[in-house]
Amino acid sequence: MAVQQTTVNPDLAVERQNATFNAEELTYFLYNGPEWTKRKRYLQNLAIQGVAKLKLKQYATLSREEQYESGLQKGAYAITMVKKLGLKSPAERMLFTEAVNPHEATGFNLHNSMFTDTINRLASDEQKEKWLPLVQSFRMVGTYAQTELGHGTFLRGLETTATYDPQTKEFILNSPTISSIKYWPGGLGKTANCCVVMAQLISNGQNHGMQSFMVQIRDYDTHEPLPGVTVGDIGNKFGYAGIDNGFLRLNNVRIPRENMLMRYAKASVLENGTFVHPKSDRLVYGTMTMVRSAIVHDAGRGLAKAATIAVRYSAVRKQSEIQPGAGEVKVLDFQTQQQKVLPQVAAAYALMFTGRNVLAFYMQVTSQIEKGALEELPQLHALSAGLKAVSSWDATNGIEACRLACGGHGYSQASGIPKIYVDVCPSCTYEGENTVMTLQTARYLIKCYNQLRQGEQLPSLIRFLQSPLEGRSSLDNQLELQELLAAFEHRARRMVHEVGQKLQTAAEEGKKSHEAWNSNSVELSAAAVAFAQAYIVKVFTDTVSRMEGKVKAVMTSLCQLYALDGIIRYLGDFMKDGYISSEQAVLLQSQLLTLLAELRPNAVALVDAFDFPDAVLDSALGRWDGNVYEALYDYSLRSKLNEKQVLDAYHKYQRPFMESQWKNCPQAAVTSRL
Ligand SMILES: CCCCCCCCCCCCCCCCCCCCCC(=O)SCCNC(=O)CCNC(=O)[C@H](O)C(C)(C)COP(=O)(O)OP(=O)(O)OC[C@H]1O[C@@H](n2cnc3c(N)ncnc32)[C@H](O)[C@@H]1OP(=O)(O)O
Ligand SMILES: Cc1cc2nc3c(=O)[nH]c(=O)nc-3n(C[C@H](O)[C@H](O)[C@H](O)COP(=O)(O)OP(=O)(O)OC[C@H]3O[C@@H](n4cnc5c(N)ncnc54)[C@H](O)[C@@H]3O)c2cc1C
Repeated sequence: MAVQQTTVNPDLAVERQNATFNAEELTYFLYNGPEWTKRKRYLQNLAIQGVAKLKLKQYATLSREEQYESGLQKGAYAITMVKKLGLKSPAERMLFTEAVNPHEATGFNLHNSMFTDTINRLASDEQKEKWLPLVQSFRMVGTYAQTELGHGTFLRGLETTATYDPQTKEFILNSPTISSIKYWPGGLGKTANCCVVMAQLISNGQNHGMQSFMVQIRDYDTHEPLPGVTVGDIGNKFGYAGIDNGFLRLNNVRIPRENMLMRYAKASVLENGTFVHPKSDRLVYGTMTMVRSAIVHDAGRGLAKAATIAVRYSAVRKQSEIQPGAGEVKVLDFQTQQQKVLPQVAAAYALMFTGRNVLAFYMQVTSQIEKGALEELPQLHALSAGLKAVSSWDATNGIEACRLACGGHGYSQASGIPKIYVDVCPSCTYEGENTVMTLQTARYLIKCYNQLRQGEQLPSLIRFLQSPLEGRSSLDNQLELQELLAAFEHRARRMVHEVGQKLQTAAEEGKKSHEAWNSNSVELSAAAVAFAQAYIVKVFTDTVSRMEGKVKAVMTSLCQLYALDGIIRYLGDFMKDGYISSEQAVLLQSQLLTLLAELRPNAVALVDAFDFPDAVLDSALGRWDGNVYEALYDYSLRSKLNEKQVLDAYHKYQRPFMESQWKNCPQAAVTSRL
């Protein structure tokens, strides 16, 4: 951990002394070695010092408008500095931006992510030449406008139209119904002056499906909406106060033909209106695949922050006795508390490792696509969709578990956890609603199952489906990582085969395939979750195999905990066909408790290794120095309600109300002191 200059709470200091491994070595592993870790710390410190100079007010005390302003201020600062420092790698940019603005999306988020990515991916070279300098210099500020009031999931149901007019060589964009109004895009309400609009392409009277169009919505100088454009903020949400998710209604807005994104040149509309199909209709979905891949790591990092807060707090919070009369203990000493927080630490590592793995796979497949090879696209789609769902669900539930583990103080904004929660939980919905995403993964798994029945070889990602279904687990108290992985793969294999067989039987009985699909969709979704979980266990075990020494020893235990926690949570799945016996189940349950006790002394070091600066955690409970009560009290003193002793509300509402109640009470004629 980077040295931080404060007097450390002795209860936390002793935890660090008692760890069996050096947290710094694990940090090096996480951040690609000592040099890169040094760079990470340099960048994050620079960002934190820079933000301190902006002298921003406490976020929770701001009005919605002020929160939006604060987001823009921080967003602009981060972008300026990223440019000034010449930060090119996504990891450097992410780390710098995280330290400027840890938990609040800003009006610029979609510009930097989906808007720019879509241009890079779908625009032709000429279009890039024209737009990218404007995008990079922020003359154009954009967003990704796809979802409508009526449809987010079912993209084929989008109603916005882009009708080609061969006379003027223009597209005419329209929102023909109330349900076709674009709704939700980040930064659309107030920040963006243009956007990529996904619309049904209509040419020569024919609908050619969803395509992307560059549409200017506000004047570049006055920032007023252009004629035919009705645009605004959608209003307050569960969180995300700093970002202006917006609505957009288009009424006969004309754009030049060259504003359809034409990278895959054959997808372009010829001047006479003829449409030539691209190599795959799904290339237009590419940006979503990119963000789904990125969400896995992001979810893991969110969970890592919450776990850091919960573990550190559990190591300084003392409450109740274990041995009667022996004094109060740290709540982390309770087995039940360990069971709440340690699996979250394990899951955070698992998701971060998997996030990197899937991002690397995404890069690999993208570079193949650039060369025209699309063979691996279905695998990437199935994997990124399934992992996006499982990671965002697990992180969301895990963050809430961490909040509950902090007792009452977890409910205060001062804990830092509510902000993390509202930042991470929408990823269960955005970029493809999770259940829908698992069903996309299931669609691929069932395709593979059918190929297997035809005797075909499966792609490497899914080859474990080919192994025999028979057999029993050899798991014993050694908890060999390969045996744990085998259990997850077996469970996924059985679930895919079982539901595949049900669909097959339904087909043989003459049932319609879409009906059979819907009536088996709970099982299909569960099979996809099992597949994604097996993949995460595989990545975790592979990653641990590359570690060394004491770090490897403790991370092996953590990986075992991750896997065992999953087996126990879904025990029925593993026992259904007798793969895990009742005796083994009893053994595994007791092994889980043994692991909790074994990992307990390393809990604080394991979260220290994430290396989050205090400013990123922004938590009174998760502070590196453990001085939580001072920080909580200080936070309360700074509450806006404490700026005056007697508030106007007392005179306006409370006092008149009290007087109305006591006017008939004879005893009320008391003196001003009791
Ligand atoms: C330490 C360093 C670490 C370094 C790390 C550094 C990292 C940097 C960190 C950065 C942090 C980033 C954080 C992000 C924050 C951004 C904020 C985002 C805000 C949110 C933005 C949004 O929220 S934006 C809107 C998203 N809105 C959807 O997400 C719609 C879902 N809805 C659909 O996506 C379709 O509607 C749905 C259902 C598929 C059906 O689509 P459909 O009807 O066309 O398809 P069908 O089901 O009929 O399927 C037909 C065939 O298409 C195939 N297929 C379908 N999709 C495919 C695809 N993507 N790719 C390939 N193939 C695909 C399928 O597999 C079938 O294949 P086949 O026929 O062969 O079986
Ligand atoms: C914070 C936030 C930011 C966003 N940012 C953007 C943005 O920048 N740009 C943009 O274009 N959009 C954005 N969105 C919209 C987002 O992408 C959609 O909300 C998301 O894709 C889900 O679609 P939906 O809202 O239509 O959900 P619905 O599909 O209406 O889901 C409702 C329920 O129906 C179920 N369901 C729907 N279809 C099926 C099916 N086929 N099978 C089984 N169950 C089904 C779902 O599982 C869910 O339980 C954002 C959303 C949020 C919350």
